[in-house]
Amino acid sequence: MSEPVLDIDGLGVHFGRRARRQALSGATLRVAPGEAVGIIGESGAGKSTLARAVLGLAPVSAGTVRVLGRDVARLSRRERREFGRSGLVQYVFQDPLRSLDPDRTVEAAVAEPLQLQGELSRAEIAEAVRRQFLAVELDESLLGRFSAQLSGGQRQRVAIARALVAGPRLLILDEPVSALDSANRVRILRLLQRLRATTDVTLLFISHDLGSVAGITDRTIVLYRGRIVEDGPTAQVVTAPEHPYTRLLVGSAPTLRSGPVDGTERARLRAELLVP
Ligand SMILES: Nc1ncnc2c1ncn2[C@@H]1O[C@H](COP(=O)(O)OP(=O)(O)OP(=O)(O)O)[C@@H](O)[C@H]1O
Repeated sequence: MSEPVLDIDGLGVHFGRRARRQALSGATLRVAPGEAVGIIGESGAGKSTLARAVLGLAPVSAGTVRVLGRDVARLSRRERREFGRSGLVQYVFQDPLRSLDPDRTVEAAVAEPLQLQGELSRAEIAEAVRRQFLAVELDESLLGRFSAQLSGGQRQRVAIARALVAGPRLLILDEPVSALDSANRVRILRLLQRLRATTDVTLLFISHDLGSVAGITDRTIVLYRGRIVEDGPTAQVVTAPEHPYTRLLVGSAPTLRSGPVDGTERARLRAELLVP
């Protein structure tokens, strides 16, 4: 097998005074080049902490996180800066305003990763930005706008264009459609499907909604209270979930439900999970 893009081994992350609050425990995950992995879990399960650990931004208390062969929790400042500049790992947030500077045009925002890479001329960057705009179905006439002048769906497409323009190997999408209305949600999910069909970028798609990741990912992991409780092909997780939490999730997603989870079954699963 070629070198994994992501190789997480026994990862533990703790927060708080004397590191008492355990956000992740014993997480082990290998992601091969070109794989698209969904990370599912309820609020507080540890999804964003896992993503932050991949970016080298979480207080790792146990285990290792290797991204494209680099031990990201142990990079020097210089190595971290260089890794950031390379643009090899990109992140798309739920709220695109977090990645877009309100005082710069969206053209400047999308150009920035290419400027940081420092490999292309100004004219080449302008052309690459234009092409990336079209690839995410944004009209060129929007290039000179500021993010506040765009709709939520347009802004998220700008954030995706910015994340893709420098040719990342790993793209982390953290709840990318949760804040959008259903028409824009469908549009972004289609865009991600096309991205999968036309590039070999590796995807980590974080969501609390199994339905959103089901059409995009080959594999799904389920986090529950800081632990990976399920890891398998998405089709299998959706049709034959093993962990009680995953069974509850599948049972409450009308588009995924293979068989009805009635009130009695739901109560039984909740009791198994000790959910109040
Ligand atoms: N910076 C922090 N300081 C203290 N505790 C934190 C910090 N970041 C996360 N946590 C805690 O770690 C646990 C996991 O949080 P995390 O944000 O990873 O969950 P999540 O699955 O992404 O949830 P959500 O869907 O609500 O974003 C939670 O108990 C959270 O309160």
